[in-house]
Amino acid sequence: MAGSGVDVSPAPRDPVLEAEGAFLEHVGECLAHMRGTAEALVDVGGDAYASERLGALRAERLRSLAELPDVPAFFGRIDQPERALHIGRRHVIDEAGDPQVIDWRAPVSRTYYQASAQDPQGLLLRRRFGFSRGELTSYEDEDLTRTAPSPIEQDDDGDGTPALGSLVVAEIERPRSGPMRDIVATIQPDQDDIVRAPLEESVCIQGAPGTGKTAVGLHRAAFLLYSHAERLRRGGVLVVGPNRAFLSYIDQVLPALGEVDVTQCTVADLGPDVTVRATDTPAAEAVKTDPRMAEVLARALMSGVREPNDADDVVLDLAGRRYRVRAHRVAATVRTLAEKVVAPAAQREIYYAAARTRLARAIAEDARRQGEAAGFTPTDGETARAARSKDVRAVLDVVWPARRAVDVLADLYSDPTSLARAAEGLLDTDEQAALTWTARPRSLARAPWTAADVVLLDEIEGLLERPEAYEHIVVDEAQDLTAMQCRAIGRRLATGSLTVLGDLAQATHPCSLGQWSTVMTHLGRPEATVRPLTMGYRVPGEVIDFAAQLLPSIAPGLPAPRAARRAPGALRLRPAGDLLAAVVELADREGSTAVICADDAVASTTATLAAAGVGSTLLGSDEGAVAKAGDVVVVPAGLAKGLEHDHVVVLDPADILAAEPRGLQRLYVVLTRAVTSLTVVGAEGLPAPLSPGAPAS
Ligand SMILES: Nc1ncnc2c1ncn2[C@@H]1O[C@H](COP(=O)(O)OP(=O)(O)OP(=O)(O)O)[C@@H](O)[C@H]1O
Repeated sequence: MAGSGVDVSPAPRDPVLEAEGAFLEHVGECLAHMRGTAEALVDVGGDAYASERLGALRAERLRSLAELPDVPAFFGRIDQPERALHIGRRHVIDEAGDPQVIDWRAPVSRTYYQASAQDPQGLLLRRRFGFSRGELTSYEDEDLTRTAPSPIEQDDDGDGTPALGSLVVAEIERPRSGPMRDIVATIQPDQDDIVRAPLEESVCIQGAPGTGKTAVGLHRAAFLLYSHAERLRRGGVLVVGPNRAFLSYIDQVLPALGEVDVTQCTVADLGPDVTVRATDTPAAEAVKTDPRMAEVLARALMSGVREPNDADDVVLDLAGRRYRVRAHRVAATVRTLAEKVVAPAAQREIYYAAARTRLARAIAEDARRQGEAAGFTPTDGETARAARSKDVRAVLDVVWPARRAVDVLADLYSDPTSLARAAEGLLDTDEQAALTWTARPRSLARAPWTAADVVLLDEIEGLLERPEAYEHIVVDEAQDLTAMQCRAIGRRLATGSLTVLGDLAQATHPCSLGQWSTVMTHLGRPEATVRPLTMGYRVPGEVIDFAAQLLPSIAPGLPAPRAARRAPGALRLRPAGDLLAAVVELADREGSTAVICADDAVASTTATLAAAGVGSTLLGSDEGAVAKAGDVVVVPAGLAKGLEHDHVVVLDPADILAAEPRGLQRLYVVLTRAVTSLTVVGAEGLPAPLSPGAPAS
């Protein structure tokens, strides 16, 4: 397209392609050399630990690149007046140490993502490369010297959406198979702003479905790990997702970006390892997820602490002599320590378990001072032994007993008097009744713990001992977090920062908080700015416009999402019973197909497909989202969040709607999973905002 500013040139003999292909080969050789150097570095071994570790890290990264043969060494190029730079997933240098490919996260790479004809940022040209199975097959140039917007930047249909380059669209529409992939070659300017926000800034992203929140969160983690390598590798980065299926869907993205040192887990994984054997009633869940529980639990834990009576002096042996530590002095120490243990998390200097040890030391030190006043000199070792003596332990068991989280919570649930004391002024009698167990189980290993209990146990453990902390935490699908889950994440943050991603319109948890300011407050970062992402990349305009008719009912304040592309015919509505016809229609279309149905319709749906000879893979909560090639994936509506498929069949929306209190939100989630086409089977069961005037199949 010479003269228009855009060149899409798949021709095999194109001189530009040939030159770039030769450069790609050269870069491959440089990489091989770098790999050899990194290996040699490890082998030499005589270096300081730091350089050995560096070599090991580098080798690890190169290995991960080598294991991904379809990942090209660069994906773009920027031409400045005096030089051209290729941009890739990581730096590549030649034998002389000169840069050949610049890491996408380096400051100089930023213009690749941000420059436009209106604001070229010193660039003459941006080139994007197209690859097929690792082979360089095309390129697309944007001439940034022209003052008029290039076709790539023009709003070609006048609906406010800038047209994307054809390579960007091709990347977005590339059929999905297997896990989520990175978007490093095509990050858009609004996404890039968030990816590169300073480490110190905790950000909260409110984004419509498919705006790239998950992608942005993961790329931000990779960016921060690059920009603050030492600090973040020491402090750690954690990614929290809603469930295992989601984690397995995203778990290839960071390794593909060369980052293998990131912990990924669900909120449930943060808590202690107890078996969930029961489900809460809605009333119990409402209380257990409420932030007032934090105070109730702190009181429950501290109810075991008591100051000794005046008559209860402590008598102990130290270095062969007997000493008496006055009860009122022990009481004063108990009081001081108790105040410190229940201080707000950010100011907490000491935890319950360590405070018990500190109290023992204080008692022994008191005896030591008495000894010194009398002319004796007990050693440190003798004093420490006295602190661990039977006499002191016996006192501690009365005034500061050792406790386990499970005991504290089980005591609370099975003793209405203790519960009433801990909940006084916080929970009313109905709320207390909702928490109560009818009997204390003989073994706590078999206690009827619920998912909400695990978060409460974690809250207690957070008082008992300092939890492992991270320097940065990325929280995805955060709209569903309860207050107590937010606290569980927040206390693992220490001085670090957060990237919080979500969409209030997709909040399906009945106890979710409904407002980002509340979420951020319970996460411990109330000052975080909320940034919107509104350009939807996943879902075609026809489908997102259809689903967005639900927004006034489910999230009235939110703006309607905009679609980056339209696809006529992407939406089809079919009557009930048309599942097989819908699936057969999609059989020869490229890409993945999913049937999303109500959770309790999974078995019947799988059976219907099997009876018709259609192979299917069931997406379970503990499995990956990867289907066998050619299989239809059957997805319970409850697990659909965050995932996507090329073709989606939503089966019997009325059942999905009726299955839970926030059925409308769930419906919005399932209707926004499609990249290429959405078919609704049982469309007559769609709720009012969606049925009238909806296009029929
Ligand atoms: N800049 C981009 N270039 C190419 N693909 C993109 C871009 N941004 C997003 N995508 C693609 O769009 C899809 C949606 O992205 P992602 O899952 O991150 O969105 P989300 O906002 O988290 O969606 P949801 O709200 O449904 O969880 C993904 O396949 C992602 O790779």
